Amino acid sequence: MPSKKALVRRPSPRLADGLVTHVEREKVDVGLATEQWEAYVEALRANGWETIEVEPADDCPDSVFVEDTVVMYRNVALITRPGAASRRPETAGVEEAVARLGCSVNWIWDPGTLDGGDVLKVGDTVYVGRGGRTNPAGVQQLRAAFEPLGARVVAVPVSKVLHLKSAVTALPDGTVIGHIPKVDRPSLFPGFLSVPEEAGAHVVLLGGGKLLMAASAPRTAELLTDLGHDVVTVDIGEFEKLEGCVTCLSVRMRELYA
Ligand SMILES: NC(=O)NCCC[C@H](N)C(=O)O
Repeated sequence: MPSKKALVRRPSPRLADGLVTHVEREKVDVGLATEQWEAYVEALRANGWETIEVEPADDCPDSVFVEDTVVMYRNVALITRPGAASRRPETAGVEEAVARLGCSVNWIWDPGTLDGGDVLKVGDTVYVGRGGRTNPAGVQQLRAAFEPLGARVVAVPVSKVLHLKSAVTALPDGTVIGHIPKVDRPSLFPGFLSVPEEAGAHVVLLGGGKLLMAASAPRTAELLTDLGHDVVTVDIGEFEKLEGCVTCLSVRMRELYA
């Protein structure tokens, strides 16, 4: 049976200083954010995930967005080199955590930059967003790391949002979902379903057909429920103020040998 382990990282006391790029800065309540994070972690646990806390990085405001620091393909953990220099110190603790879990570790190197939020896996296809955080060298290095393992790496442009997965994610059947005004080229995806809200584009596959979504996308939750999906919602409003979404608060690991 495949393992269901998820890396998570407790919010930094400096969370409110996190980066904002495509949205206006709003005041973040760190206490409320921590409560929302705890409820998010609990939702993973309640759905069969063993959560593993990466050592907190209190000096790194954006460290809670752990997904950006590592990309998993099979049991290989590709440690990223985040596009924002302020986020690069986040990777050391993540590298230690994945090594402890028995992953093979690989790295994105200078001059490459890549954020995990730019990588969407749909079966063996790995879409990578070339945008504000991931550069062409990062795309090439991702290809070199994963194609020998059987991945088909497809690069797609991202210009309207922070990351590829701010624009699109995928349903359990492989259909890619996105809010059209935020997607550069919907036609690049073989099966595409348009959703009515920007936050509705973000789903975490919990397994057993369940989807984790933000409470801020009720019309999309209704649409997906109507299509027979089992939707679980969490309020992540404080993280949304920093351009975070449900996907970026964890790294789901399904194919570990340990
Ligand atoms: N994968 C993600 O969606 N990450 C969100 C990162 C938000 C953070 N404030 C950043 O700008 O890097």
